[in-house]
Amino acid sequence: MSNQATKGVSIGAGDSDDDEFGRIPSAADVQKTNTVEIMPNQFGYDDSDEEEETKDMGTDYDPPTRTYGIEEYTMSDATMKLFERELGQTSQLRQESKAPAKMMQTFSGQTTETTTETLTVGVEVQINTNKQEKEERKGRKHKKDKKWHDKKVKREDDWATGTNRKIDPNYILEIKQNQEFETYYREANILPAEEFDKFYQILKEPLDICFRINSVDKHFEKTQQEIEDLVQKMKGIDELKDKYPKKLLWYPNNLAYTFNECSRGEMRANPLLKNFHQFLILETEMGRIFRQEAVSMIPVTLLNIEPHHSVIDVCAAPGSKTIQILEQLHQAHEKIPKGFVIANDTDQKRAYLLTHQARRLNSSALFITNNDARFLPYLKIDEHNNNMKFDRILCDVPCSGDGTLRKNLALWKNFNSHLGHSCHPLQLHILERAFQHLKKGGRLVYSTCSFNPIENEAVVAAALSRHIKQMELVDVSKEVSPHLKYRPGLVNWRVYHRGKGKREGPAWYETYDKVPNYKRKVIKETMFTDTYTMFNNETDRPDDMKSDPLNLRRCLRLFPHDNNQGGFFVAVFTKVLDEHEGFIYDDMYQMNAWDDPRVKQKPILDDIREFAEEFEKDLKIHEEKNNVPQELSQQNQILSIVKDAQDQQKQAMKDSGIVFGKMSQIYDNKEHLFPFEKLLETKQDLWVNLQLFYGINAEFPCENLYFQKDTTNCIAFVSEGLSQLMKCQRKHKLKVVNLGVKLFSKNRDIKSPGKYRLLQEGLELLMPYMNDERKIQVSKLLLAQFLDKINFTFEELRNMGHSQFEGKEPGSAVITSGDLYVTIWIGVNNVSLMIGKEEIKSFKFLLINQ
Ligand SMILES: C[S@@+](CC[C@H](N)C(=O)[O-])C[C@H]1O[C@@H](n2cnc3c(N)ncnc32)[C@H](O)[C@@H]1O
Repeated sequence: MSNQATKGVSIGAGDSDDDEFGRIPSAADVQKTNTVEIMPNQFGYDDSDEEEETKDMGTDYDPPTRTYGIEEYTMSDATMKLFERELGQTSQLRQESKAPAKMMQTFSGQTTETTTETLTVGVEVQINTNKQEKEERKGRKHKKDKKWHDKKVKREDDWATGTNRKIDPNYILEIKQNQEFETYYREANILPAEEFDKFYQILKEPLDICFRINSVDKHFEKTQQEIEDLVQKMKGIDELKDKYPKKLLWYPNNLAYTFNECSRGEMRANPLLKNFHQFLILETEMGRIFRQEAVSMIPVTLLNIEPHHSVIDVCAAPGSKTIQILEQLHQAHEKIPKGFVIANDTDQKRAYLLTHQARRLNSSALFITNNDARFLPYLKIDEHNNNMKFDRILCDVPCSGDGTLRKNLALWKNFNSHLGHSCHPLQLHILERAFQHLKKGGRLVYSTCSFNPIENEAVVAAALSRHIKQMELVDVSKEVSPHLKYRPGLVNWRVYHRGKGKREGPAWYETYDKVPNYKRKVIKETMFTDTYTMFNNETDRPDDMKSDPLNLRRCLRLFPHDNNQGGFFVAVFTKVLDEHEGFIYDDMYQMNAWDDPRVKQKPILDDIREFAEEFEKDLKIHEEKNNVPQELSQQNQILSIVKDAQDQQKQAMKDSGIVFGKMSQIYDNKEHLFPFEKLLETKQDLWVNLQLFYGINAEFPCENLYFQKDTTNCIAFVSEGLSQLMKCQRKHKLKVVNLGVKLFSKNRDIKSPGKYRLLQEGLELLMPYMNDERKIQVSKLLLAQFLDKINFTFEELRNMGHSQFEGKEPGSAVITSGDLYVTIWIGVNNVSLMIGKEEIKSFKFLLINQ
């Protein structure tokens, strides 16, 4: 039988028409089921449903994937193990068992690595494109060189990711040189001169693997025990020396580990190491552990999130920190927390990748959006148009990423001292916009994986100096564990220009007025310390504040040689005054966001206009409150700048002949609409039918169910806090990627009421409210058999002594054994599992370890 048939039958997700959430087997498929052969070397199952479901609301999902050629235990082995241990029926089953098989497994993941790699590539592309254009103009493009270069970088990347083991490590050490990096950071005085060599040296050493146990997973204590058992075994082996996972002592509740991995050769030679590596891969796939660089775990730990908080992660993809935030929201192990997190990213593909990652948590408190964080629209909290303010905000902004050099070989080649300069305006703009969204008394964490003061303290200082009465840096020294070494933020820095060709060498600038005009495209005023030194003039400041008027020393600098980790920068802010209570900006809003040609696109200018209108509204209230005389009023200044920019843009449009759609048209586009409606408001009948069909009792909080307006393809459940936000949804101009946990998905071929099938990810929420109508108790053995074979005819089941599936209305149902439950499809004369390959593997594992 072809794979095609297997695909149609097993879960039927492949050819989805316009159903974005996958489809269930049609009647024709179900007929085919009887003749399906399960291939001995597969799970008899095509995981296209995985892809199908990650498409979510609208666009195709295309996450980067990696292939690991690892040897896997086979279904038959696993089932066998279970039988051996639990049932003692080995001899008979051995005869029946299929030949053990090998499989290739593909998974996308390794969150932190993806973050920085992709990010760097992004920056690289930008820089290279410019450079390339110039070269083309000058007729100096060396195609051959480029080919050679690309090949070399690929080889190096392969080496770094372990794909190519042939490259000599000495050659890699040669590559790990960057004169500009060395010069820039030596002279930037980011740390005492005598420490520089140690700092530079450790950057050339590979980074330890770090991972975190998913504290939301109900089996997390078991996972922790498994790791501890493995560690004990590894400790007892002399050859391993210190190569075993060690607890990250500063991470709360002992849930994070660091592991000094060795070369693949060494790993092969030692089965325990190899086993552990495979254990890591498997556990990551199952969502029980998350791999994340240690320093990247710090920002969320300093957000102090509580389950009732409203949180926004403005630059969230690929989502390692969003997942940490969700863990904090679920810390009380409530399935439905009061609070929620909006995970936003401007890159649509990455936002979909985030959806994929976060599926491991199945949280009703997650809302994924795809907006530019610089112009994040205000969300309305009530019908009086009051703006929603967040308890917690994370700004893990795009950056040059030089703190990740230990795991990012390509950056050794691509680093240049102007990467940070190009990130600074974007970072500042994102941070300032985030300030506007923070609740009074709330907390905001700004972070980068860069050492560069231009991306760190300079951004913090510029943003703070414009919100001096409103925002403060928090002293978190007492909140950070003594096991984590960090350095205080810098108070002084200079701004570098690497020069221009042979004519002009590099130069450092201490004040903006010394920067020649032609360099001001790269060097901005906000990068200098003198943007804030005016506060030194305030006589009532204590002496120690005079040298550090903005408390920049309260920032945290993480250096790789301090903790044997990567580099990071973290600043924690709180809002002490609301916009209405104090100055919004001490100075006129200087940042010329619209300097950036990309910003000159019409849709973005429209967004800015909306932002400016909101800003002017706040300013008006402030000026009225403070009796600011009309001649000193700053109202309309921004709006008039935006209007000018819009006029210029119109002219540019006319000149170029490019026509942009109107914003209203853009929002009319399905993808940009805020697309959800409350189920009970318009589709009460549907809910009543679902309740009857699935035996869901009246206790279920059905007022938190939402569906996608245009298609009704999918019904999602959201937490209380998100539901509150949905009430005012018509006022929101958010581009939505995903919302809450999906409980039901529509199948058009099947007649109501079984038209909506249950989705595995929503089961945990729904199960406590379902009676036994569509919830079928099975033995461990039968569940294991289902996991092995996926599909049984009624006749086969009858011969095995199970007739409980017969006589039921065809449609979706659940089989449950102990605390495990799996979605199935009851056909006319057969029953099939409705879960993906990865989930099957995960259930098999859980079953064995139950
Ligand atoms: C450092 S990464 C974030 C990593 C993420 N916080 C995590 O822990 O997985 C920065 C992200 O910012 C996004 N980004 C860049 N410019 C943005 C903007 N203007 N608005 C929102 N997101 C932006 C990038 O697409 C990238 O995913």
